Amino acid sequence: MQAPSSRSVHLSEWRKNCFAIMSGTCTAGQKADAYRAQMLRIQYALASAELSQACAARLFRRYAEKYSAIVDSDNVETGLNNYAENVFTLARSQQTDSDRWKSGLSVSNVFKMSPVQEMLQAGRRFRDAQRAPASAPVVVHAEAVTTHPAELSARGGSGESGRCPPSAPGPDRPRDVPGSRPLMGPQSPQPPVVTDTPKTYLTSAARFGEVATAQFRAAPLFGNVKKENSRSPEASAGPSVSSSHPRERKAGHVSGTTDAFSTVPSKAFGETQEDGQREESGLPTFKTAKEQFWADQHKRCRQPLRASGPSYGGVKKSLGASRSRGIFGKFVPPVPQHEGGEPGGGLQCKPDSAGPAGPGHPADERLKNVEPKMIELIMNEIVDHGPPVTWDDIAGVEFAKATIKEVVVWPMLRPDIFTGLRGPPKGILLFGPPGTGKTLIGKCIASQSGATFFSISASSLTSKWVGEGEKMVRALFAVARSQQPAVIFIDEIDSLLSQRGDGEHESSRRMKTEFLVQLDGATTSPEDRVLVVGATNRPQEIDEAARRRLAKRLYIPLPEAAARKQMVTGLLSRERSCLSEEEVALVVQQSAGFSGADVTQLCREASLGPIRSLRVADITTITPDQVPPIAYVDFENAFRTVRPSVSPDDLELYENWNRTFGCGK
Ligand SMILES: Nc1ncnc2c1ncn2[C@@H]1O[C@H](COP(=O)(O)OP(=O)(O)OP(=O)(O)O)[C@@H](O)[C@H]1O
Ligand SMILES: [Mg+2]
Repeated sequence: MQAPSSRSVHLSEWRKNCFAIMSGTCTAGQKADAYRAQMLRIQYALASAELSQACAARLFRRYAEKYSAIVDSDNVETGLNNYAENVFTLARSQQTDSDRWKSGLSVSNVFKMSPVQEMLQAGRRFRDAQRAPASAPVVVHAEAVTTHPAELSARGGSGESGRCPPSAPGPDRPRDVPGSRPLMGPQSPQPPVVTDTPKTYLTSAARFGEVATAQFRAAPLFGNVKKENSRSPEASAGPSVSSSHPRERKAGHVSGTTDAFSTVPSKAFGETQEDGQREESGLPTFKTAKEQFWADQHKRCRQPLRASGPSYGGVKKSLGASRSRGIFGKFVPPVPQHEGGEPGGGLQCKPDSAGPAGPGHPADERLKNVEPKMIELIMNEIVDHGPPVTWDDIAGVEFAKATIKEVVVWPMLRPDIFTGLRGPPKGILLFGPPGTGKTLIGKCIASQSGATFFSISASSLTSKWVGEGEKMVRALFAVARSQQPAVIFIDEIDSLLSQRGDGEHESSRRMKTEFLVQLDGATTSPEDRVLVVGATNRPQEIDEAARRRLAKRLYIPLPEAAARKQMVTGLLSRERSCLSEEEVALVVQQSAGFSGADVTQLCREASLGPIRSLRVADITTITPDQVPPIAYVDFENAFRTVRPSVSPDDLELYENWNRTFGCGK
């Protein structure tokens, strides 16, 4: 029965204080005093487990809501010691009597109060328990514990502590202390009044903050401090941090109140300097997302989106086409084809995309309805270039190569000639059996056309951004138009533009439709130089509407004898081999029906023959020169394990489709 009675005493006190605060006859100062006292009581009750956390949080919230107009902060640090001034500033417009008020609370008498003493001890215990595993904060801790509150006001305003104003509230208190940081504004908490003691105090406040709900931030600085500090170089060099060990530094941040406070205004100040407009007016100016985007764009056009360095040779993300399929997996990113351009050209605003309105501007115009997030994704993840692949690297497929040069490369290089009827098609489809070089052709276009090359895999468009695919497609084309001349290469395009059926997902259907709209050029101008190149080994699955839009459908067949010979000799030229002309001809003859990939695999297998003929002991010791050359016998052995990957039946299907829809001879 003891507990309820003690509790009821507290409750009656709270009620009384609540009444005092609400009383219309109280001055603002009295109200604030009562409020502070009440806060302390609640904290004390919480620390001694007389109040539940939920109940305390509720009370805090209630008080904060009710008296926020006269009390600037509920934080023990800032509130207890300097509320008078901030309350005045805050309440000046609302409380006419507040100017005459002088608080009865001061640092010395507050610290002498027994609830505060108890709180300090509780906080110390809590902090010690928290810090037990870390050795770092020892220095900070010691300082905090040995500092007596009475010393603090005496120290305020000089030396290290001089950053903070003296702690005694009241009219005598100087508003600005030499060496202190600029204030953030009337509504912002001032820099800490006490430099050292709050280290202890903050800990108790932290506990306090933990129990408070998200709405009521009893110790907001505790959470913010860490964040701010981690960004502030000054913080890490602050006096409270006595070690460079990361762990120690972290601990120092948490408990180092001096740093913590000093960084808050410093950050705010930094932001002010960053933003020209804010700097001018001194007031925060509101920017819409669109305005922000334009500003960002403007900045980017003046300086490369990223430093060109990292994009050259850096690990670049891609939508999946590049990595999983290995198209550009080993790519050293672009050495751009534009003369005078900077490496990584695709990422910068190109001069030729600028148009009449000046560098970068039309590019922005085209992107105005596109979410910046999407643009960022596309710019960062899709734009890609490959290592140089020349037309000579592609064996055979002469007709396809000539056609591509005609409709892709030359129009990109000489747009003035390829206009009107000679204008290039908007879409090309490369189709044929697997491993015949369709992707290789894509890489070659990337290298040779001088266009910004967007390589995406349809499957990643459909899977990665479920529901966002439609927007992504729109953004992709918008960005491509802003970076033109541009080639959008979509490998495995069948998975993006397959026949639309009843069972398909709504989002995928919408994406397909959007793609068709974009491909149709409804939203493009005739001058736009954006070409879509699709590659597939399942052409029969492509939607008829898409088929029509991919006007040039080029069959990439299995390599003929001459092409296979070119591949074999090309691959063998990089190794030591001793095949005669006749033996090479035999290999070519026996590899009829092989795709380019199969031929490559055959040569790889054969090249292992000489190694296999060695004894294991020799392999560990011989030099590369001592490896025996590849001989015909190695090919004979390789033919036993490497078979053509395309069946005659499959081939028949491709031939038929080519006869029906292909644009070849
Ligand atoms: N015409 C070719 N000339 C030279 N090498 C070729 C040729 N065709 C294929 N290759 C070799 O085969 C490998 C695979 O080719 P690629 O990835 O371009 O085939 P693909 O037609 O895209 O196949 P899939 O339809 O399965 O995607 C290439 O990296 C290359 O080594
Ligand atoms: Mg491919």
